[in-house]
Amino acid sequence: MPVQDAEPMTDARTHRRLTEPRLVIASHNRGKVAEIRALMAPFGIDVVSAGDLGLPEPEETGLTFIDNAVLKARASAEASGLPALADDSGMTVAALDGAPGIYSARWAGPSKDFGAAMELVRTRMGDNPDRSAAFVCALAIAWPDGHVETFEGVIGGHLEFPPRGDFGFGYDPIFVPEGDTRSFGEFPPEEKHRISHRARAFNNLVRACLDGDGGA
Ligand SMILES: O=P(O)(O)OP(=O)(O)OP(=O)(O)OC[C@H]1O[C@@H](n2cnc3c(O)ncnc32)[C@H](O)[C@@H]1O
Ligand SMILES: [Mg+2]
Repeated sequence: MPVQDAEPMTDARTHRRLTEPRLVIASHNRGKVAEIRALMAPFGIDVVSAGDLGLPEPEETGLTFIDNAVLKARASAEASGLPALADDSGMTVAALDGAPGIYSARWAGPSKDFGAAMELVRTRMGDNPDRSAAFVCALAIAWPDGHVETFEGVIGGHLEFPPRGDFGFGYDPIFVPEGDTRSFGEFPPEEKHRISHRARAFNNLVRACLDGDGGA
């Protein structure tokens, strides 16, 4: 048997399992909370949102999606005494060198005007022929004792204007995922849940922390 290093192993099998019956969704975005509730539904865990519990919304000072997800999950776990799942996500546009990226929510301003944010993306892209974009989702689960697990998911696609569809939220009406001709705004929720960046990140979380195969 090989001698063990002093450092703990960091492969997929070392993830902490989520065994608690109750979980806080550390988000104040109703669209996200609805999607995460639907993704969690099969696991029989009672989920409550940070908004419902009146938990504060921390300032997102991180410089990566993962940093911000960890910061939000930690804030809710500390404030509630329950494990907390945070999502930090956004849209990256190749022609804008990855913007709006971690600033996706902030481009919509304090009134959360995504019509204006999508228009800003359109004008900044101008007639650049590269229309490619991606949605990125970082998920973090933080426990009250400070332990954190993180996962990521990405879906590529391209942007089309004007915005189309009434489903989804945020930038969904301009994002056309790879392999489809509809915008995410035209995807019924259950279809978006099968392929989205959030679904992909969630599948990684499930494999590692929920359904028993240890992330293998
Ligand atoms: O931080 P919380 O409270 O979770 O809510 P938020 O809306 O501020 O969330 P983020 O800081 O993660 O910002 C992500 C923004 O990126 C956009 N976004 C993320 N996922 C999206 C999706 O699935 N469809 C459309 N837009 C999305 C959306 O506009 C979000 O407001
Ligand atoms: Mg935010």
